[in-house]
Amino acid sequence: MLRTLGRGNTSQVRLALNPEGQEVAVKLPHPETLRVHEAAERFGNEVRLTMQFKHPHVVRGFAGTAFGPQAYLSLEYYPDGALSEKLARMTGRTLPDTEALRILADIASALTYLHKLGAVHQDVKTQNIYVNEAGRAALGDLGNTYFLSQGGKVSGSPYYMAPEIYHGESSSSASDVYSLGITMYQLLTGQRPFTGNTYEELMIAHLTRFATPLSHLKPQLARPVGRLAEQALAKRPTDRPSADTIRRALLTALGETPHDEVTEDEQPAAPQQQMGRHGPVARQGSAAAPSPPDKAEQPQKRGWNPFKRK
Ligand SMILES: Nc1ncnc2c1ncn2[C@@H]1O[C@H](COP(=O)(O)OP(=O)(O)OP(=O)(O)O)[C@@H](O)[C@H]1O
Repeated sequence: MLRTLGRGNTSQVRLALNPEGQEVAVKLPHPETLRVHEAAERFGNEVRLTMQFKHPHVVRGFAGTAFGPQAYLSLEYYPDGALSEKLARMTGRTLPDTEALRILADIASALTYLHKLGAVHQDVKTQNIYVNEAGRAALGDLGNTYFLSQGGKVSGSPYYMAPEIYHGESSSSASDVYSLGITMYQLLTGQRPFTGNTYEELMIAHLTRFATPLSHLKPQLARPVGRLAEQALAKRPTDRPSADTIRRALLTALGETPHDEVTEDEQPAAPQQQMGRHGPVARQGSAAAPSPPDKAEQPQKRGWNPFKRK
C-alpha cells in the first residue's frame, strides 16, 4: 500500500500497486463496517456489482473479496479523487461548459446502461463521480445499487433525492434521472437547485418548489439540454425523460452524433463465483444504506446530516 487516498463512512481507500505494477485504489472496509450486518452487506454488494458491471463510464473493479476479514475492492485509480473534491478545490466550483457537458454525458451513459439492465443506482451525486485526466467520467459507489427484479432497500442523498423517495416510495430509473438532473444543474450553473438548512427544509424544497429555469441562469446552454434538465426535475416520475434521452441531447450539444448505448460486449459478466470468501452471494437487494455525508459540501448545521435519510 502506498498511501491513503481518502476515507468514507464505510471504508478507507488506499493507493496500491497491483501485481502488474499498475496503480489501483483499494477499498478496505472499516472494522465497524464488518461488524454491522447491514454495512457489511452494503460493502459486499458494492464488491459484487462493481465486478459484475462492465462499462466505460462505471468505475472499473479489478478484483475483490465481498465478505469477511479479508474483504476489499480494488478499483481504477482516479488521481483527482471524487468530482465533489475536485470542485471544492476550484474557485467558483464550476467547470468549463464543455468539461461539464462531457462529464454529464458520460454519467448519463452509465445510467442508460444500468437502467437497460434493470438496475437502479440510487446515489448519483458529485461525490460518486470520478473523472480521469482525459476529462472522462465514471459513476462509482454501487453499494446502494440493486436490480428492480430483485428488490432493494430505498436510499438516497437528500440534496439529490427525488420527491417520491421523500414520500417513502420506491426508487426507479426515474429517481436516478432526478438525481442526474440535480447534478446537471449543479455542474452547469455552480449552484444547487434546492437548498435548505435542515432535512425538513430540503424536503419541502424538493416536494413543493420549482427550480429557476436553467435557460435563465445560463442562456447560452443548448436549449434541449436546459429543457431536459428541467424535465428531469419533474415532481412526478412519469414526467421525467430517460437517461438515454438526456445522454443523446448532451452528446448533440457537444457536437457529436449519439449512437445507441448498450452493446453486446458491454453486458455484465456472469456473477463472479470465486469472489466471496464464504461462497457466492445468492442475491443482492437488502444491502443499501443511507448515503454518507460529503465533508466538502455539508451545511454547517450541527445534528443534521444532509446525506442521510431520516
Ligand atoms: N477509485 C478511486 N480513486 C481515487 N480516490 C478514490 C477512489 N475511490 C475512492 N477514493 C477516495 O476515497 C474517498 C472515500 O471513498 P468512498 O466515498 O467511496 O468511501 P466509502 O466509505 O466506500 O463510501 P461511503 O462513505 O459512501 O460509505 C473518496 O472521497 C475519494 O477521495
